[in-house]
Amino acid sequence: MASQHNSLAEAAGPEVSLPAGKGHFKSDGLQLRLGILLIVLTGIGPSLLGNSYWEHTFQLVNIYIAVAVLQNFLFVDAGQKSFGQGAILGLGAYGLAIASGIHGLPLTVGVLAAVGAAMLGGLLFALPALRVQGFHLGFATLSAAIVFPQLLIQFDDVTRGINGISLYLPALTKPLVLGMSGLTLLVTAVPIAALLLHYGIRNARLGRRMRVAAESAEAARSLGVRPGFMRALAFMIVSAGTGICGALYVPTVGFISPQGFLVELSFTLFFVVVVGGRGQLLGPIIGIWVIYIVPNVLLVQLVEYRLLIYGFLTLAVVIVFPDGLVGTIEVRRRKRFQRGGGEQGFRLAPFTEMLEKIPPRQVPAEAAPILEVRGAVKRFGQVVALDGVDLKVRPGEVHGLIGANGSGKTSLLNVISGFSRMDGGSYSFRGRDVTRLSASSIARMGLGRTFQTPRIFTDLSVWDNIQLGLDARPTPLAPEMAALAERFKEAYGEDNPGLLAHGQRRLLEVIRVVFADPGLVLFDEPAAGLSPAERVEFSRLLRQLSKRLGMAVILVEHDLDLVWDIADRITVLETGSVVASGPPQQLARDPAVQHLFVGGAHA
Ligand SMILES: Nc1ncnc2c1ncn2[C@@H]1O[C@H](COP(=O)(O)OP(=O)(O)OP(=O)(O)O)[C@@H](O)[C@H]1O
Repeated sequence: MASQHNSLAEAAGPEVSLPAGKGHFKSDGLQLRLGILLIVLTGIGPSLLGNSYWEHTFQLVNIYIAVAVLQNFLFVDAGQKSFGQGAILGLGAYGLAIASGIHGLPLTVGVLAAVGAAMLGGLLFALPALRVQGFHLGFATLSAAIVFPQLLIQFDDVTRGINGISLYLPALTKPLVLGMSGLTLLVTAVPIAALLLHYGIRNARLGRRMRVAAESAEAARSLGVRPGFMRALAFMIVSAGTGICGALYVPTVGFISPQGFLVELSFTLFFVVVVGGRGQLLGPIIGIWVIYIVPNVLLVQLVEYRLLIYGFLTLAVVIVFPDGLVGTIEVRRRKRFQRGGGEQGFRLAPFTEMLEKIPPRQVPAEAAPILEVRGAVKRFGQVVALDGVDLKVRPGEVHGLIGANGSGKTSLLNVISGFSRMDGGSYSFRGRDVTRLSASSIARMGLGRTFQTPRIFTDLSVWDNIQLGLDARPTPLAPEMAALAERFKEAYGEDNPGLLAHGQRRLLEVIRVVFADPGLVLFDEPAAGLSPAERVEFSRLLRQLSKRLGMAVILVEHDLDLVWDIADRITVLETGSVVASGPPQQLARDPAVQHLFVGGAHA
């Protein structure tokens, strides 16, 4: 076995042709370093200079930076447009102030109360986010931010209303070293931790899967991701972090009241992210400098005009720099240094060259079907898209699904992958009835699919797009595949998928689903838009998937020559019913389907 693996690892060796060289697709690492530098500057700079006025002011600024960094993550990486983060900060602050300031509980309990209260608020935001998105979610969270200070006043027996709550912690504010207090160190460490959290999640499996859920719920579900769970998780992570910021806010200001958490704060935090550059790690920090530090701190005489300044700056940035300040620089940088596409674009050859050397995985001739569809019915109003369809697919079989436009092919793929529910009938996958299972659960059982329009994520590198498949795998890669994956990472880790031609995008999506190691793959018109050379490579891959990797494939394709060449069996649909099913040679003699092949080489 070991020697087989060695020879296979060599298969991914020098003769496999991959583009060389590094591009500069991502600048997260640089932005992270610059961000930390700026946070340290505002965090400990004033203490080192011994200026207590600046010290106090910038401590607050750093707390806002941490909240804005978390909001940026929520906004872009998780796709949740919350306008109510000021209220979550307030819940954290009040959690600590009520627990420790009013009831005299130990600080650890106070911090736990802060995090708990903020997470409770986050949960309330996540609930509408499970049902609504975009404008509606923004409206729900904005309403919460408007109502929050009113509630604080209303429940004054708990919150002390407009009288506010005081909590001074002298042990935290007394200088420890070089004029820096424990609070100074905390307000420096917390935004750095928030930034590292953003960077860490973004570059991990969780972040990639959140990003996909944010950009395409369908693609996410096809990779086994539950978009609702991802949204709720993002809200919980961000709320917990914002709760810690709220706890830190209390000793920083020493006194809190509803006045500190007006809707204006939530707006400012939102503006900060937009002006700095949505999704850029450094964005919220630059945003705070432009929107908050300059008008509020450095030009104090402008304070009474601050809402006007926020509004004006946001408008100006949205018009002149729609990607925000850091975002605009990033877009230019990317354009200048980007690579990929064209001749260097994504090709299947390295993959097929490697698979060629893998000994075929034997599938017993009598293996039970991996998929069995029984009497599938699907209606759209008066239209019957599927009218009692039966289908059996065995492991290692390429099953062609053909039929005229509107005959029900895509509808069948959609019900099999759990994207739409059958109105009648049932089906089992890997021997289990999955008729009522969600798309993401079915995907996790090993069913993969591609889409008519490839779902490629242009904010992720070409390699990261492939890695989404690896992220979805239940088992580790075989050594030879791992060796190839490493080479792909080297070759495409910094390539811009936005430069890929349509056919290359399609192939990229195909390789992504193959790396997820499904037992059954549904390909929806995979050859559309491929060049003749790409088509040849693709047919070779299809053969290898079934004969070498033992995957079952359902191939919906208008290119009948391709289906004829590759398929072990073909099912023909006509207005939602199966009119013929069998090996291609048998079908070509079937009078019911001969008209499909008329004029072709197979008649
Ligand atoms: N979401 C929908 N709402 C209403 N009708 C639909 C919907 N999806 C499909 N249909 C109808 O169901 C029938 C089958 O469509 P389907 O897309 O499954 O066919 P197809 O064989 O995949 O066609 P094509 O080759 O054009 O992709 C068609 O009459 C179509 O108009």
